[in-house]
Amino acid sequence: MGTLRDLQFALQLKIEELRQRDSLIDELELELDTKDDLIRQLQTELDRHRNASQHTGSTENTVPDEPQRTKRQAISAEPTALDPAQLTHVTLTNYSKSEESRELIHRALLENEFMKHLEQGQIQTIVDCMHPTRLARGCCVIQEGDDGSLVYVLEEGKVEVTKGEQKLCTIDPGKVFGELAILYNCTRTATVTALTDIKLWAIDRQGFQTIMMRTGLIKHSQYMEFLRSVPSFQLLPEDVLSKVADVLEETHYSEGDYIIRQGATGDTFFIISEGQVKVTQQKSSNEEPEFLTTLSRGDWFGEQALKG
Ligand SMILES: Nc1ncnc2c1ncn2[C@@H]1O[C@@H]2COP(=O)(O)O[C@H]2[C@H]1O
Repeated sequence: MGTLRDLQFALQLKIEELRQRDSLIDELELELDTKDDLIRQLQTELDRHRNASQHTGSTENTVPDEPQRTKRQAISAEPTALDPAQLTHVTLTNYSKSEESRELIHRALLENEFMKHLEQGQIQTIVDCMHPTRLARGCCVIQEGDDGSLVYVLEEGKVEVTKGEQKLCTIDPGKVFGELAILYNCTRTATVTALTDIKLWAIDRQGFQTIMMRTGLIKHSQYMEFLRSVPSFQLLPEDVLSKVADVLEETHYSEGDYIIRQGATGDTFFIISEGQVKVTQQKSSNEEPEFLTTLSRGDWFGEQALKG
């Protein structure tokens, strides 16, 4: 959820930037319109003088009308990407790949410090959507300071990472690079150059962010739906429910697992989504634990953790 919020924040910044650019373009459009009017007036004046001097009515030397400038199409600054309903309609393209390539990309994502915390489903979708690309030795794959648009996994060859004049490292197959600019919405932090002919897998920013947000937002609406179905939470206002949904994390336990041990410090509040939980209490160390109750879907426990 942290990632989702980061992305939402970054998106808001971009939207604000677009709005500012839009208003600058509007001002410039207005200025251009005024200049267009002036040119049209001068053109008419010129035509009038020509007609007066030639008396023949010939159009030979008539300057054709300037084509009308096409008005800029307004950029929608609506945060549509935050609407789960619309996000589900973004088409993500799958690229076929061998089992070895799938394995390599999968492992590369799991080994990457910034990507390894993604959910299993997100990682699978990224694997599906990565497309192949090849570059020759000496090519600049990424230029420091550029706006980044692709995240790569190296499958064959070797690349070198440099910052300014300084060589940072070389990267071998099975590694992710180019993730920072996309994850943190910043410019490229280093230059990456192909030391040999290379084969890469790549995913673009839009695809990557769609996968991140779609999963997060779908999860969020599923959690909201779940919370609304829990009688104890039904009276909570939407914004409070939404905050609870933000911090919910799904955890799975097998039959017989202990979730909370009596006497342990509690730091987690649980709501049962599926299955049943047995609550027992041991009155003294030489007594058997006493059965208190069985809890099921919608019941909650561990509320002491919320009180700190
Ligand atoms: N110190 C470093 N060591 C290894 N890789 C780096 C280092 N600094 C930057 N990179 C990689 O080089 C990439 C350049 O583009 P990004 O900033 O998008 O992502 C960067 C990382 O993947």
